[in-house]
Amino acid sequence: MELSDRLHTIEGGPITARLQALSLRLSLLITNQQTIVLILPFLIIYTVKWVMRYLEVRRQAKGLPTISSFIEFFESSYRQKLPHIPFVVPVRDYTIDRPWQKYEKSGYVAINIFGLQIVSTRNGDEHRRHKKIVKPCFNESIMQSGWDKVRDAFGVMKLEEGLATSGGGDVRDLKGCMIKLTLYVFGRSGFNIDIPWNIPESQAGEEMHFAEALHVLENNMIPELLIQLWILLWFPARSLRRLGQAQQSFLAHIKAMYRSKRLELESRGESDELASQMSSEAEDRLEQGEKGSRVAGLLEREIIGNICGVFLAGHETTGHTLTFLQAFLALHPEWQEKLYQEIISVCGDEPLSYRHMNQLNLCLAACYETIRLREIVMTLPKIATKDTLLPYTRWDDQGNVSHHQHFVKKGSHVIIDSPALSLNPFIWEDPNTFNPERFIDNGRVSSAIDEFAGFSLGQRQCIGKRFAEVEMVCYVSHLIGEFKIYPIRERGESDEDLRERLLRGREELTLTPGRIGIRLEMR
Ligand code: HEM
Repeated sequence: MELSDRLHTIEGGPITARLQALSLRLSLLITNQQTIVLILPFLIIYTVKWVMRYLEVRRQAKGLPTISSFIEFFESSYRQKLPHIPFVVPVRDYTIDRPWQKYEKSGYVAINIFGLQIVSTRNGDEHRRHKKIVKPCFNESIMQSGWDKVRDAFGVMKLEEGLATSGGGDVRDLKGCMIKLTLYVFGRSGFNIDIPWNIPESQAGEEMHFAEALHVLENNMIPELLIQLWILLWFPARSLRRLGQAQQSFLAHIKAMYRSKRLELESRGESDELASQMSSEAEDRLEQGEKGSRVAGLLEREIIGNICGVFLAGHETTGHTLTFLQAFLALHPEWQEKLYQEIISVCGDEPLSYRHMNQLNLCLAACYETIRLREIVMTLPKIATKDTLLPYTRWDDQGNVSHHQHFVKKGSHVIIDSPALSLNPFIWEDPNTFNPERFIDNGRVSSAIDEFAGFSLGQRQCIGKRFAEVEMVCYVSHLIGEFKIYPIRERGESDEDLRERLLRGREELTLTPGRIGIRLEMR
């Protein structure tokens, strides 16, 4: 199975991505005029369909203030690379720094020309079938193991980054360090594999180490999704051949992990645990078109797909959030102090452990607040599975609020713009200020605020949310319990420039921090 089959949010049809794919393949084909004559009709049909779709969506959005564009520039990895062309590619209206700006300009209505809003799923039954298998993997024992592995990883980090003996030190590449940490944790708590802190680089033709393969894939998602594996492997450019090699190695590792887990369970006689593997009778029924949760279990390739999916969805998101969290804390020593007071009041002289997790409210609130201000998953693309009335709210300059509904036609592309939701000044008081306490109510932390979509909401909410929370709280409580964090300032840098640099995010598969450093000083 190819990566593009598994990444529903990307594969779901951004026009830009499809066009790129098309043009790439075309550029290989256009060798003579005959080929051009052959492909021209398809190109014309495609263009006409594209224009018709645009007009249809404009018709649907009639009456609503919108920012319109011929391409789906919400697709995050593209919009930063495009030039600003008014009406065609209004990139500047979609800045990550002021995501709310586009709604201000368009009259405070959250509607995108190529996606009217609805939270739903394309394949309800299919999704339920997968969720039934994947969800139980996130049980209490995995949470406990996640906590212990983060604590171990923190110990390794202190050794490897030279923080253990000299009363602290500089972490020059914080993002890289957090990616190593989350990979270490993921490998050990989920799959019993050792991912070394420093990953050795493989030679051409050699099988890549798991972590190296994952790293290459994540940094090259766009060509990865667009170009077939066999083309990658034969491509003259070394970087693309390496990408093909990474894809092969990654899948080989995942398959090996899966099979060794199967053998382990079988040898322990825990064949019930393998109920997730679909029976051959159920497999036949599925192949014959029986849909949905009535067919139990997953095909082997689906299980492997899920493992890949969880890996890709889980470690970078958490790693980047932790990087931004430390940047916020470095800029806000007063919050470090508040977190420290919470940590010592919760654990006293005891070492921190998983049983403290549910008392570390402010630590968890700081993670939510980081995600609110730096939404790691920037867009939540969906497709409306039925005709729906979408409720929306309109505000005017006098602060009057009125509620309306808009008809969303079945099949519409629907994109939730989570950064704009999180910074909506009509919902969040002082939205750009780092204030974890906004998530605390009666002394308890809660992310159950409708407007907080950092982990998405409803049926498709992040399945790894609790695991991510455990990882982040464990890390930050150990870090703040031992160290004070300071930003590393560049020569002559003003406070404002420092803040801007530390919190800057690049829109890639997820919102990616830059290469920033921090200084840790032992308490
Ligand atoms: C701070 C860390 C994380 C953030 C901010 C985050 C955010 C999200 C968001 C917003 C979605 C919904 C995407 C959509 O609807 O298009 C999602 C889905 C998902 N996440 Fe996470 N995530 C995080 C950590 C994790 C971890 C640690 C795992 C796994 C161990 C994970 C696994 C998944 C999976 C499998 C889905 C798809 C769920 C489904 O479609 O039912 N995530 N995540």
